[in-house]
Amino acid sequence: MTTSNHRFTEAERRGLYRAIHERRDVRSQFLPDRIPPDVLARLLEAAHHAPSVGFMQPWDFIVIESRSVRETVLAMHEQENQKAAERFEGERQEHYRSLKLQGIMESPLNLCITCDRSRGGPHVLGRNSIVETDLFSTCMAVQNLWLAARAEGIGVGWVSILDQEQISTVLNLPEHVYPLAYLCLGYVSEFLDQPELEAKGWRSRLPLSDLVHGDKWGQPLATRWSDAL
Ligand SMILES: Cc1cc2c(cc1C)N(C[C@H](O)[C@H](O)[C@H](O)COP(=O)(O)O)c1[nH]c(=O)[nH]c(=O)c1N2
Repeated sequence: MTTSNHRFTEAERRGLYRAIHERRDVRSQFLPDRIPPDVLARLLEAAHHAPSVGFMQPWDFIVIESRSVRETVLAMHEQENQKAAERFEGERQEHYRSLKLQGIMESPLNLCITCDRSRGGPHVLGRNSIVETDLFSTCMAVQNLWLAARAEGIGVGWVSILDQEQISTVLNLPEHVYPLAYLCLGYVSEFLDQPELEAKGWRSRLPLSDLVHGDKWGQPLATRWSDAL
């Protein structure tokens, strides 16, 4: 077989798909082991190589080890989680309350990935009407870090049951910086085979074949892909 650098080897391809399929949102399986600085640096490099609109690179990475900051964030989460539980009723609410939805203290490291909404100045290439493209770009950085972490054997849990204004206050963020993702990072005892929400019976993965359309909302049908799914 001819090799060329624009095509991954079979092993490289398998590695990439493995990271994608075996990445998990982790909150219950964290180990206390410290993440070595060079490993954290690799994760942050991976995040920093995400695509961004107009190459604006709107992210900053706030590395949080302080127990007292994490305790404050946990208390904030508990307050928000109480409100969140009340949105469900009866058995569903009980089920919700039984779920563990964060690993703020069990993980050795928390990381807030922020989005600087003014990065790149007022006119960013590609960010005209759709001003949220800076937020989308920052999400790409989160996903890059999440996948790289999986390849390193490190679990990541995204905690969004938080009030963003409270997080901004605790982290001293200026007005134009949005706390996009509050993450918990650490080595794990295991990566579950399926999403924890699926394992606990909260919600299942939808069949891909139900989600790929040519004509669901009346669009012209280009090609039928369903046989391949
Ligand atoms: C933007 C965003 C925000 C959150 C999440 C994800 C994303 C993308 N997820 C994780 C989510 O529940 C999880 O990704 C799905 O259940 C699928 O599981 P896997 O990620 O495949 O393990 C998540 N999980 C959790 O326990 N508490 C949370 O606050 C959040 N918040």
